[in-house]
Parts: sequence; structure tokens; C-alpha cells
Amino acid sequence: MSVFTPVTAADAAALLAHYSLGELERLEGIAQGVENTNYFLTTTTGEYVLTLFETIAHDDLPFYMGLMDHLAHHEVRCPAPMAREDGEFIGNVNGKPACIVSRLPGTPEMHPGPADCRAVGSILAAIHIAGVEYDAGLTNPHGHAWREHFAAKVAPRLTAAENALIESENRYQAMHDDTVLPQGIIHGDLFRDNILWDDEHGGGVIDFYFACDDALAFDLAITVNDWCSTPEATLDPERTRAMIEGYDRLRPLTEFERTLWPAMLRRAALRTWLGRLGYNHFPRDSHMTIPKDHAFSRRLLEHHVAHARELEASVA
Ligand SMILES: Nc1ncnc2c1ncn2[C@@H]1O[C@H](COP(=O)(O)OP(=O)(O)O)[C@@H](O)[C@H]1O
Ligand SMILES: N[C@@H](CCOP(=O)(O)O)C(=O)O
Repeated sequence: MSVFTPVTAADAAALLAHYSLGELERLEGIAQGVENTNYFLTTTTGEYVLTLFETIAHDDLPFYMGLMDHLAHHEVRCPAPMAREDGEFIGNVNGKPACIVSRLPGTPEMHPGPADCRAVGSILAAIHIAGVEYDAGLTNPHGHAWREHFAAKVAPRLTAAENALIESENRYQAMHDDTVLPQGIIHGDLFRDNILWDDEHGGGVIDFYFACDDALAFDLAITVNDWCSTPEATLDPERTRAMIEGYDRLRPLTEFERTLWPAMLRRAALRTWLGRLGYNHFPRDSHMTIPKDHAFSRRLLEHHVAHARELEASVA
């Protein structure tokens, strides 16, 4: 997250008047993240996170709130949304829709080994399995149409080589029909910084605001691309194998998923690259934001394009 919309103690106290969460003790802006405004919020009853939604359509918010509520009740450790006294999860702060969720303890593991990756694979599979019973849906707003549209928008700011790579990758993706793959609720952003680990509970998952309906293997590819990549923008074979095993033991991959695995890894790398180009070339006015490395995502995509055989072998 970031702070795009500053929140004062008085704003937070006015919001808390709609909840039974006690009195405000402390409010602290969070620099991490790039999508929403976030604050740690401490009250006399506990520790929470206040989120102001900056870009998400108001109509989509019940999907995210309901999903966290559902998963929190289905053995996925994740933030629980706090209900207001009127029963709603969403309120308003400084003109922005806002929610309060429980704050998870723990810290991210930014230098994972194979054992961490195996655990993450199992956490992702548990989300996919629990998602089957969630009775709401959301079409991926960053699917094929978005990739094409965004490519045209960002094109004037990129080099000819970058535009050629995006164009050919969009063409490749259009040729690979993923509707044959199992679909369901995906997290969509299970990067290293979105799991908080603590000794007592293990991994807790945050940041469900890219969740949507899509191919489950695409979600695994997003996760592998982040957790199993090396600083040289390649995939570490041992970590990749461990994550796929951790996933597969709970939700076995189908033959189609194995066949389309290289395409999913490429699609995930393209999605992240385009997203990061957006943060970089069309920045929003933020009071606190940590930039994302878009060149790394391009190099990862280039690696995937050049090493199709290796990617196939990683899931064989
Ligand atoms: N429920 C939570 N419990 C603990 N920390 C959280 C929680 N939600 C967010 N955070 C903290 O805020 C940071 C940014 O959150 P994130 O959801 O990734 O932002 P964004 O919505 O911009 O993607 C996280 O890296 C984490 O430090
Ligand atoms: N994880 C994505 C984009 C969203 O970042 P977050 O820090 O807000 O989760 C990326 O790294 O590009």
C-alpha cells in the first residue's frame, strides 16, 4: 500500500464511531504497497489495518470483503473484515470507500528457500480449494482485453524492442486458450510481501485486492514467478519444484495445466511487467510509495520466452 489520501486521527476517530472496536490509540501510515491507502490502526480493543480504496470500483468491494470473510472461516489465515454497527463492511473516509480488517502478526520472508516455497504452494492450493465454495465472482479486470488496451496506452513511452516484446507476447497469449484449465477464485498477487509469517501460526495471507475468477494455474504461475525467481531473473529449479509439489499435494495439477504451464508463466510475467510499467509511467500522487522494479519483470518474461523447454521440465 501507500498513502494517497492522508487520514488524520480525527478522521479515524470519526470512522471508529461506526464500529464497536473501542477508542483510537495510534494511527500510522504504511509505505509498502502501491494500490490503496493503508494505515495501521491501534484501538483499545486491538490492532487493525485501515484501507482506503483508491481505484477499485465501489460495486466490486463486497466481493473482496466477502472473500476474506469466507476464507477466514475456511482454514485460510487471512485478515477478517470488521463489520460496522449497521452490519456493513464498507464505510467512507475523506470521500473514499474504506474498510477495517484485523492486523495479522508476523513479517514477510523476502529470501525464501525451498521449504518456504513448499509451504506457500500449499497455502495457495488451500485458497483455491476454499474458493470453490465462495458464491460470488469477479471477471479478471486485468485479463486479455486489459493487456491489449494497456499495451497501446503505454506504447509511446517504451522502446521499439519493448513494444515488440509486448506485442508478440500478447499474440502468443491469444493463441493459448486457457478456458480448458480449471478456473476459480485466484489471489492474483501472492508475492513474497503478501504473506506474513509468525512462529505460532505460520503464514497469513494479505492483500486480496487482485483476487478474481481466472485459471488456477495462472495464480500458481504468478506465485512461482515471484517466490522462485533469482536476482538474475531466472527461476530457481529447487524452489520451483518445491512450490509445485506443495501445491500439487493438495490440489493435483491436471494434464492441461501441465501442458500450458510455460504459457501461464509467460502470462504471469507479462501481467506483472505491464502492471509495473503502469505504476512507473502513470504514477498516482502518493505521500508514501516504494517503487517496483519493472525491468526485472521484463527480464523474467524474456527468460521465459527463451527457455520454453526448461519451463516444461519444471512441471513434468
Ligand atoms: N491485515 C494486515 N495485517 C498486517 N499487515 C498488513 C495487513 N494489510 C496490510 N498490511 C501491511 O501493509 C502493507 C501493504 O499492504 P498491501 O495490501 O500489499 O497494499 P496494496 O493494497 O497497495 O497492494 C503490507 O506489506 C503489510 O505490511
Ligand atoms: N505485487 C505486484 C503489484 C502490487 O504490489 P503490492 O505491493 O501492492 O502488493 C508487483 O510487485 O508488481
